[in-house]
Amino acid sequence: MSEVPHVDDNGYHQHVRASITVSNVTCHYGHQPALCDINLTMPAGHITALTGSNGSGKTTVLSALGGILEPSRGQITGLPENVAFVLQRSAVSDQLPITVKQTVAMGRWRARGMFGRLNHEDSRIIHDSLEQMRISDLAGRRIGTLSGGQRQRCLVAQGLAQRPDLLLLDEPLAGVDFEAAECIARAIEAERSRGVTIVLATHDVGQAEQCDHVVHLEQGRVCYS
Ligand SMILES: Nc1ncnc2c1ncn2[C@@H]1O[C@H](COP(=O)(O)OP(=O)(O)OP(=O)(O)O)[C@@H](O)[C@H]1O
Repeated sequence: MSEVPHVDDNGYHQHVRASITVSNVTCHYGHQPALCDINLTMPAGHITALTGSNGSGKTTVLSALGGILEPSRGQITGLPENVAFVLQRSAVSDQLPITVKQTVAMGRWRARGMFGRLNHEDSRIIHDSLEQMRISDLAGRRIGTLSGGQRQRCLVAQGLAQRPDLLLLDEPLAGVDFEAAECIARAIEAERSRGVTIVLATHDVGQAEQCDHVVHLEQGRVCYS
């Protein structure tokens, strides 16, 4: 499928229509295999849920899609350039000396560079992302002082601020309260309606049922998709 990138007034790339294909991918941590010869297709503009028990390989698939982990075999095609990876909140250290607003502003680094000056559009996108996750009142708080659910919303806001073409989320609803879950689920749905391709890892059956496509992993292999 062809890609015709065009950035609209809200910073979103429009008409990006490449399905992502994972072909015969194997990934290792050291000598230990975590994914064994997996094949997957993630349709463009849809939500794919990765399910499976602890240690089945969901985060590893996201890491490979996000370019954090290089497959030891196989290939991944159709990846867009602008990929946002929303980590599990437990991946963020309590000691991080940055505020919520600074964390969300990091979502603009791809567009402006780490030391680039944020322009008016960046400020608006950061403001909108904070509002969308209903954490504007926490903007000045250090991220390490937030509750788990507040921290999760902050990380999702960072992903939204990146205005990605592919949004990867690692267990975005884990341990969040009903209001935060609603807020995050609405944001994911809004991204999909803008044509963003979404891949999320989840243990939440309700969330998986809402997705367009479910891939179930066990012991580093695809059981069904
Ligand atoms: N950094 C690492 N170093 C070594 N082994 C790892 C590392 N990260 C994950 N693994 C191993 O790789 C396998 C897949 O782990 P992964 O984190 O992808 O599973 P998961 O499905 O996301 O699990 P969970 O539901 O617990 O988040 C597991 O056997 C895990 O122990």
